[in-house]
Amino acid sequence: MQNELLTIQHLTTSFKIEDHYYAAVDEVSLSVKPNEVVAIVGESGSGKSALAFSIMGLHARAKSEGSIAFEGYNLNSLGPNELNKLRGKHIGMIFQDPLSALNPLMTVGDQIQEALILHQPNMSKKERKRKVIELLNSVGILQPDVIASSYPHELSGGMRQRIVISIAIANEPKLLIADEPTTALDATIQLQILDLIRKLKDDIGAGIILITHDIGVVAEMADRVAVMYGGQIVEIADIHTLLSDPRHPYTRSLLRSIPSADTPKTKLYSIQGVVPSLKHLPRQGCRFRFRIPWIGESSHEENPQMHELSPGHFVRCTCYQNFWFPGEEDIQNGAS
Ligand SMILES: Nc1ncnc2c1ncn2[C@@H]1O[C@H](COP(=O)(O)OP(=O)(O)OP(=O)(O)O)[C@@H](O)[C@H]1O
Repeated sequence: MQNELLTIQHLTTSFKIEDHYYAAVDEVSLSVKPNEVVAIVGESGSGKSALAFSIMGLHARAKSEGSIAFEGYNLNSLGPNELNKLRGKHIGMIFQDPLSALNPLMTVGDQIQEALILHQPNMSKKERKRKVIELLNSVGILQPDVIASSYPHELSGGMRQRIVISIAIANEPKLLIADEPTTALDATIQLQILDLIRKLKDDIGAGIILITHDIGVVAEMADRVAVMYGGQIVEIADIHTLLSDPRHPYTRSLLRSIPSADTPKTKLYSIQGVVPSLKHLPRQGCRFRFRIPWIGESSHEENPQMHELSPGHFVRCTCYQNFWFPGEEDIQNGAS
């Protein structure tokens, strides 16, 4: 079996609101192998970004517990200087908004060079310039010389995201964390960027954590999928299992709420209610139960655990056993 690249165990990240800490990431355990894409999905507010930022140690004012094992280090116990050395070298990041990730006052070529200087200080100036062109070529930029001397505002959103990706991979990271990397881009560019991330995975063998709320992106890209709700992973499985045999009511609801060519729009499912705010998130019992009120309380566990249904396929809470969609009572009754 291939060794894990990243092993997260019982990670809990809490933010202080007024006088109390509230966990936005709650006892999350997850691993990523080299050359594996693990997608994290869930609605807005389910804790996906908080998880990504926790791995990177970018939540300065949050309280973080649990362990994040990477390359022999526990990232959760490293100081800012040690983390800085790993970030950008062994761990690359791609965020949703490329404009805010780039410095508006520097040419993009200089920004790529900066990433190289920081982590490969012995590289000669000539070699660095050559590397910048090579990186721009590898992210599909056609006139790398011209683009290298451009400022971020002179480039389109898709081009800027390519620049961010070239910075993220400049030092050939072993782990790449991509948080909604294509959300801000139009559909054609989105596909190109996804192709690019896939190609990078193959070229440098990096493990990738891909955060998205777009199940279509997940289907295209992921090897494994973790579904998050209320700061917890509620289901995790390989992509084939998750799409063909989803079990948790939340996963099933998410999958049912996406349009597909063979589902008329009128049949689209809408999940009742919204993800509660961090302060008002129920911490006792199944966190999703308020959004499926037609499922009896007795179906839920008091303290929902992860159940392994088949190797690598875990589901939280027992409510999956009795779940049905409104309007499908007959099927449910017939099946029982
Ligand atoms: N710095 C913070 N201080 C207080 N609460 C926060 C902070 N960052 C995130 N939260 C809260 O933590 C919860 C999880 O937020 P997070 O951004 O991780 O969700 P998400 O799933 O990534 O959503 P989105 O898809 O919109 O980015 C939300 O309730 C959010 O309001």
